[in-house]
Amino acid sequence: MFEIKNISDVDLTENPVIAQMSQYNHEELLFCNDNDTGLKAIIAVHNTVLGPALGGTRIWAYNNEMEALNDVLRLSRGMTYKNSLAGLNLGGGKAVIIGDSRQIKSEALMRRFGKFVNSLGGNYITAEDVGISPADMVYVNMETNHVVGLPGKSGDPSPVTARGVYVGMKACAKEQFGTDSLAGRKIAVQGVGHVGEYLVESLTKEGAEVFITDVYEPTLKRVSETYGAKVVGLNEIYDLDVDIYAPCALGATVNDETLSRLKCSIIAGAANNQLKVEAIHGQAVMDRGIIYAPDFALNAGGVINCYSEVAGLSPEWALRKADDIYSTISTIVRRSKEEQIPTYQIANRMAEERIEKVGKVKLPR
Ligand SMILES: NC(=O)c1ccc[n+]([C@@H]2O[C@H](COP(=O)([O-])OP(=O)(O)OC[C@H]3O[C@@H](n4cnc5c(N)ncnc54)[C@H](O)[C@@H]3O)[C@@H](O)[C@H]2O)c1
Repeated sequence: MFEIKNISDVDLTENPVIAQMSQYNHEELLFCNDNDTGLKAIIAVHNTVLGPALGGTRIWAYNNEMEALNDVLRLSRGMTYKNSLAGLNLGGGKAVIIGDSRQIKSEALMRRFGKFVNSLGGNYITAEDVGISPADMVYVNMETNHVVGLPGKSGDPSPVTARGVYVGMKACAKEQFGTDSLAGRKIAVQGVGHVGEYLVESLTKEGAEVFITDVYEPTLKRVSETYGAKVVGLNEIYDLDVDIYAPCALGATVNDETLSRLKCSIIAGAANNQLKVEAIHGQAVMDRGIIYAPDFALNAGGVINCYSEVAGLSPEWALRKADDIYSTISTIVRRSKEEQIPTYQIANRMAEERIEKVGKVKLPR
């Protein structure tokens, strides 16, 4: 449904904007400029069939506007898939503010950005992303109600994200080993930050043998001592003889180099964009008999948490909803086996199927 047309067919020098929008089938783009505050931003609404487009705002020092445009188009489309697959009444959107967050951020800039968000009348709901703090969101909220992730509201999404990763991992285990018990399983967790630590807690509680690594030594030591997880080197993690590899830090760690080293039969973690090149490495993991839990299906707990704030639902509801990730992952893995198609592609199809079906029963807008 949102097939990417061949970019070589499009002359981007003559058609830099709408041609790119049609490539991904976007609904709406808002370009924002304010000379007084220095705000330069793009808000992308990809698809609103299921509900208002929700996705974070990222502040990034892009090299040029095309880079920013490309990023916001790609990320907003990703949110459509993530929100749909998570079963939420939300479409996909994203915003980027161009600049170095340490230099450009001010109350006035964030409030001006909030005014632009407000001008979309609720079609786009914003949240935190790279370069943004809850305090920045408070300024945005002074000019618009279409914002989530505010202090004192739904709070840190990490426990909900970790819950989704944990149950999704169990679903993979059921498909791969015939039981979803993780007791005695060897599991390597890369990155023990917000999500990683909660995940390690659940895994060790269930009796898994957990190996951890992190660039930040103090956290690594504390998590190891608290949960009895074994510390391994940053690079050593790819060579471990483990059942499950859980990337919870960086993207693109599933690549040619690591795949020749990984001995696991399941890859399931919280990090975004784990496959270096989806088309190549999604197929490569399947060819090796590894079950890959698509990242955007597995780490949807964060957006489920945001939705609980939008819809006025409780933190308990968010945790329960994250448990649905078990059946979503089971279905993805089974369909992938039946249809002999990589799991990430099946996940995309399932997200599209829901949008198509719901789109047919919704009243015309
Ligand atoms: N927090 C959420 O709710 C949420 C939701 C969806 C996706 N994610 C994704 O999950 C991942 C983890 O999120 P988080 O909130 O726990 O982030 P975080 O920043 O709290 O934790 C990341 C951890 O990874 C460590 N790290 C960085 N580089 C590393 C490396 N090369 N090797 C090993 N460890 C390294 C950091 O020191 C940090 O402790 C990120 O990719 C994030 O985008 C998070």
